[in-house]
Amino acid sequence: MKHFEANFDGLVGPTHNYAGLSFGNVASLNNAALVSNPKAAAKQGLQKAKALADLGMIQGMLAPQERPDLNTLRRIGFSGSDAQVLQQAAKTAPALLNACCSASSMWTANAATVSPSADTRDGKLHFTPANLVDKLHRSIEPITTGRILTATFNDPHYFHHHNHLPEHNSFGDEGAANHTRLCQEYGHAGVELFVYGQEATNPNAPRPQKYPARQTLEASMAIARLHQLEEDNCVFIQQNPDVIDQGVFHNDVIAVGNQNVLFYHEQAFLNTQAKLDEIRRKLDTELFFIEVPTAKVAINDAVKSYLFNTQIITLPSGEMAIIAPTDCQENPAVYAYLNELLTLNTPIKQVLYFDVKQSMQNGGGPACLRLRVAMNEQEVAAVNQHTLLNDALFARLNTWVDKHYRDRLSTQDLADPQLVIESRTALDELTQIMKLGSVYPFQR
Ligand SMILES: N=C(N)NCCC[C@H](NC(=O)CCC(=O)O)C(=O)O
Repeated sequence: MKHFEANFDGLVGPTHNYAGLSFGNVASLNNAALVSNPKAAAKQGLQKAKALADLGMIQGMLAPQERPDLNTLRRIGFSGSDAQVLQQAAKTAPALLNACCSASSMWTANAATVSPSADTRDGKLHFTPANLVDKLHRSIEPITTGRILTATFNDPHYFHHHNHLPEHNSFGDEGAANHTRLCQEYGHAGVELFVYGQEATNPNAPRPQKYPARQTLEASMAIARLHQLEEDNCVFIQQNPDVIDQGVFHNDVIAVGNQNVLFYHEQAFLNTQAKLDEIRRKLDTELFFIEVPTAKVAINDAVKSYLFNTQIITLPSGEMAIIAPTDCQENPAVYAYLNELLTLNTPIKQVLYFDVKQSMQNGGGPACLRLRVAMNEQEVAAVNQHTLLNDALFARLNTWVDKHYRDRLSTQDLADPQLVIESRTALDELTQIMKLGSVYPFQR
């Protein structure tokens, strides 16, 4: 049977804005209060996704969330009509209103952790939505994320959906952004790498001093248990706390893997050599560990350019390509490194650049925008086919964006009751286009 690695990209929602909500994410803080362009953001994301589909990759789309999140605003005591709720929140608690309006579900690398059926004891594909407890604006995502994932991967014969982990810092979980899978072929059992920022229940363990470690070892281990993974198929690695303090808020800002390639920065992990040895012991195949030295790319350049927030994909030809943001071309050290990489004897043979600046300005590169799902042919056939990107869906979604999205949005606009109406009208139509059923609170 054939096996593939599909990418499911988050469709950027109509409220995409810059509110500076993510402490520890340098781009989010630096671009706070910039005026956004939701229409351009959604189209940049669609262009990247379509380019991958055109390369012969299986490419899906995941629907965005309902924002403004009026349910949460009501739950915390704002009342009256929708317009009154927004107006009161804007006046007395603008930071809470901003948190309830973020389009952050676009970064589907944080939607869930996914384990393919080749790795799991019951032979099903497992999904656990990330609880995202470290950030208020993201902690309100997992319930709807679970519904969207279930509507997308909607056959219980093949797909096993779990609840998100308990909503407590001990179980801080950011999903696939801190999870990479190495394997020989996608359909063979692989080794799942769980990268965590801190051990919540061990006060003596290393942890960052300045910025939060969003992922805990406890969460990663819980996911491995839920997903029925064997110990021999898992490696738990601690992220270097010093790089978290320099703005590396997820592992996918400092490392990325695909099949037998692990591409990472020299300073990405703690106990790097011991962990690489453990991977070698657990995965009996030729492995390419591509370590980028600080002398060639400083942490600051990696964070600014998102060199490691690239997607490494295996093209139908068997060669690998890197999908990079144009920001990597604009950074001389990083661009030089990527050109050099192509001359090294690794499976990576080309680099393709995409402009995803609307997302980058909130700290989300190409890899943040996608959730990887390794699947066999039967599993691909069992996916809700209306979520898979082809020429028709691409055209339809572009028309949909043109019809419903604004081309400028400031944080002041978030209290505009018209935005609620626009967003709900758009999402209602989208659930029909993608045949998702009633996944949104306003539809239930
Ligand atoms: N690396 C991965 N996988 N994902 C990137 C997530 C970016 C997101 N930014 C934000 O949520 C900013 C929103 C704002 O400030 O308006 C975050 O920090 O959680």
